[in-house]
Amino acid sequence: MKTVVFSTKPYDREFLSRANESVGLELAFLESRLAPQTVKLAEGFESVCVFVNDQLDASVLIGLKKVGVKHVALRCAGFNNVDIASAEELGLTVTRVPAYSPYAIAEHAVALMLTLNRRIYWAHSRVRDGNYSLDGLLGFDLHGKTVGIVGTGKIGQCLTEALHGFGCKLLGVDQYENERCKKVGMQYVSFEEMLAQSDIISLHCPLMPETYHLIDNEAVAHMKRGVMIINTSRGGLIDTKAVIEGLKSGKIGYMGLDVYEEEEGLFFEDKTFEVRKDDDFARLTTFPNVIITGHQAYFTREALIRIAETTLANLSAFASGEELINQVKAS
Ligand SMILES: NC(=O)c1ccc[n+]([C@@H]2O[C@H](COP(=O)([O-])OP(=O)(O)OC[C@H]3O[C@@H](n4cnc5c(N)ncnc54)[C@H](O)[C@@H]3O)[C@@H](O)[C@H]2O)c1
Repeated sequence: MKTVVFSTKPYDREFLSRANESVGLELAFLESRLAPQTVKLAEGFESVCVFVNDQLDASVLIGLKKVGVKHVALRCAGFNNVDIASAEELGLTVTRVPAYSPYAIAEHAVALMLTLNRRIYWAHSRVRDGNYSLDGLLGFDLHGKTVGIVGTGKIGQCLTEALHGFGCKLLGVDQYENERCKKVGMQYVSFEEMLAQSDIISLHCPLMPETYHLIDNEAVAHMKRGVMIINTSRGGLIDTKAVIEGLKSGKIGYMGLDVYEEEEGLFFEDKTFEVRKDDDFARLTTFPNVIITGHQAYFTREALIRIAETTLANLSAFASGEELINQVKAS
């Protein structure tokens, strides 16, 4: 079975090729992102393998179906970029990698918290410039602070356990209570209560119609003054304009982002010599208390190995008609 792999970087090709040595699938690697303009590149392939910023709306799915594609293999956990209902209507099978390393993302969330709190980015460049003053670098003890975790699934649980080690008070927001989180003292509260009590808020729920712009003007209004917001989940969870206002007013004291609602076509690319066209993103980069990483939370060796192995297992299972344990269904 032939698979075309979209949006590949050298590291994707390296890890997928290495995992494929023992599987032997026919993989064609493309650098292009899947979008209406590139859908014809899938002609002659039964499966397409895609990543977080590939576009799989109804029109692209119809195009894939027309050129003979039967299977969409996501090499990521989130599937908010795929119109699952349309895929089902068209008879296209969608699989994903539900878990590869929740530690990678949880650890990156902690890295953002510590970097922001202790202003490591400023401290590092000051020392390199020969400036050893501490003015403006004052941080706070993480120990004893209240952290609100929205979504206590696999990643939220890892973060909860890590922050328990720091001595934080943990508040959880999720319709399902996680026993492992409760075991280390997590208290489940309403979203509003979490907003009102948290010194740090970290987002770990999926992006869905119900969670789109979860952090909007109203949510910011309910937060503690000086709150730290961390988003390593999906950009659409945050209304960028609302947090810009919150940062300008001082309501939001720190913000660490690994994802951005308009990151498609921006993240994973070198845009050094391009004029920044997104004014909201440009504004975010001007705040001294905001740090942004370009969707790298998942990017550890262990995660890339697991992603490659599970993706190839999904592709093989589809090719041989075996049961698909990682299939994404509409309901
Ligand atoms: N930045 C990255 O590199 C990266 C990598 C992997 C995953 N992610 C993101 O992290 C998200 C979480 O991943 P996971 O593996 O922990 O998923 P998971 O399915 O294990 O956990 C998600 C949790 O969110 C909860 N949830 C759903 N709607 C909610 C709501 N409205 N309010 C509160 N909780 C809600 C679910 O009940 C579940 O417990 C993914 O959806 C993905 O978007 C980001």
